[in-house]
Amino acid sequence: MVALTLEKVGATYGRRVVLSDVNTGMLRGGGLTAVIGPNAAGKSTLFKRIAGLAAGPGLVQLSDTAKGPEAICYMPQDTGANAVLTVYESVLLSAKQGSGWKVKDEELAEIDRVLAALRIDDLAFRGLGELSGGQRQLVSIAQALVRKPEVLLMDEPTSALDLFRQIEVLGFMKRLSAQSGMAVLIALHDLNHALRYCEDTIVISNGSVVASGPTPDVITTEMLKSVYRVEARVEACSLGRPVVIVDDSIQAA
Ligand SMILES: Nc1ncnc2c1ncn2[C@@H]1O[C@H](COP(=O)(O)OP(=O)(O)OP(=O)(O)O)[C@@H](O)[C@H]1O
Repeated sequence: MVALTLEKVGATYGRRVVLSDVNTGMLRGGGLTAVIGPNAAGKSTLFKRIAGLAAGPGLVQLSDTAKGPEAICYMPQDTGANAVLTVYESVLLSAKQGSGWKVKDEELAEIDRVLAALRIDDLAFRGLGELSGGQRQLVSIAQALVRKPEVLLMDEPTSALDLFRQIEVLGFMKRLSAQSGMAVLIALHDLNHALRYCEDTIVISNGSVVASGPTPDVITTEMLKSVYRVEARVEACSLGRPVVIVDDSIQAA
């Protein structure tokens, strides 16, 4: 099973340092890891740095991979729609990225499977430009999955989805990572999604990792106060699951 380790990883845009000294233990495939933190903390930048799309110091180490650097797939937060392509064409194009143009039957079957699993098979022959924001987000997930990554970096993949779709997609990703051994890192703003679906959580604040480990150990009242500047409680709901209840924001003195 693939494993990802970050050693003293930083990222810069020109001369501006936006991420520094990120170290992780070995992030093993087979589960979901949440990457959380306030706006502009550096979550997307961390993903871009891991995917080789941002410059910076440190080591991004992949082990036990069958594909090498090709194993990593970054699903960006904003996905511009190319109005010329249909959903099916855009997913096919993504599947063929980096390989030849000959299309095998099993590749088409895989596209059908992924579209059906995400319940967007009915959109297959619609133009990307005529989709809603949520539909476009589901297509982006399909484009990432057909590439069969070993490490998938999903940047706020449920931000445009309705409640049903959010839990459906996150539940699907959890099952898929367990079955396939894929390592999935997900940038999330909904901390209850992190608590419910992600075994581990990494907290980024001001370009540094300020906490990491098993999600219930990381998402605490103290962390919510120091990182998010909110008064909040983490309590068991009637089903026994931990949930974040936010009471108020903490105003700067
Ligand atoms: N291309 C860029 N050039 C210069 N600065 C950038 C660039 N992209 C991002 N930044 C800056 O880097 C910092 C981190 O941004 P990043 O997008 O990684 O944050 P984030 O944690 O993903 O935020 P959000 O939750 O708002 O999506 C911010 O201060 C942002 O303004």
